[in-house]
Amino acid sequence: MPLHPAQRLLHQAAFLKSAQTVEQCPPDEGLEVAFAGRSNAGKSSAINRLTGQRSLARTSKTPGRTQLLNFFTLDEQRRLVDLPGYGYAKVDKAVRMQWQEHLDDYLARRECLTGLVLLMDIRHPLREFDQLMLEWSARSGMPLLILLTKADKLKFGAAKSALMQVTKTLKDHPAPLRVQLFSATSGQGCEQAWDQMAEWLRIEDEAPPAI
Ligand SMILES: Nc1nc2c(ncn2[C@@H]2O[C@H](COP(=O)(O)OP(=O)(O)OP(=O)(O)O)[C@@H](O)[C@H]2O)c(=O)[nH]1
Ligand SMILES: [Mg+2]
Repeated sequence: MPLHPAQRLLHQAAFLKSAQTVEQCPPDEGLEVAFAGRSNAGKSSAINRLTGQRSLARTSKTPGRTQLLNFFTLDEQRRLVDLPGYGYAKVDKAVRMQWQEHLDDYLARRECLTGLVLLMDIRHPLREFDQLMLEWSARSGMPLLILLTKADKLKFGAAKSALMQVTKTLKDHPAPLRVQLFSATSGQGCEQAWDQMAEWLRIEDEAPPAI
């Protein structure tokens, strides 16, 4: 089967830099898609799966590992960003507040951000952090792709019902929004995620070869 055009681009992902503050981010140009979610939601695992690179974004069994904004280049004009996952109780409150400030700053100011992937553990969806991101998306009109991660941890019926529940709760969200099941382990939901990235990163589908 041919590679999805977004999959092909994402395969080229390479670590660019980590930034602690907006000032340290790469120039605000081109197109950027960010991955956000509570600590341990599976952001780094999703990035690794979607880019087909096992250890591009660091994954950890210890929540709170990603503490910086991590930028990955796809090509000269396109990037992915792994955002700090807050909600990690063991981190000092002052440090947590600081991350939050930097994240808020990034979200408020980043012009090249075209879409946000919000990851939630399917077993614990719509927590406080997620509500904040939803409110921000509602205010700013930022399109969202919600991935209900670790879907492999639930039986098919339970996963489906979680998907329906979240979809129903968010049916009146004022910005563009999609909700999908996702598993970094099985690859479930990758095709749909690539479809969304192709749109946000304006990846033109190549014309099929003439017969
Ligand atoms: N079964 C299963 N486990 C997963 C999946 N995605 C992530 N995990 C596990 O969940 C834990 C956290 O995953 P990460 O990808 O590091 O989560 P994160 O959101 O990047 O975490 P922080 O960087 O701490 O914010 C790791 O032990 C992963 O192996 C999945 O789809 N299925
Ligand atoms: Mg991470």
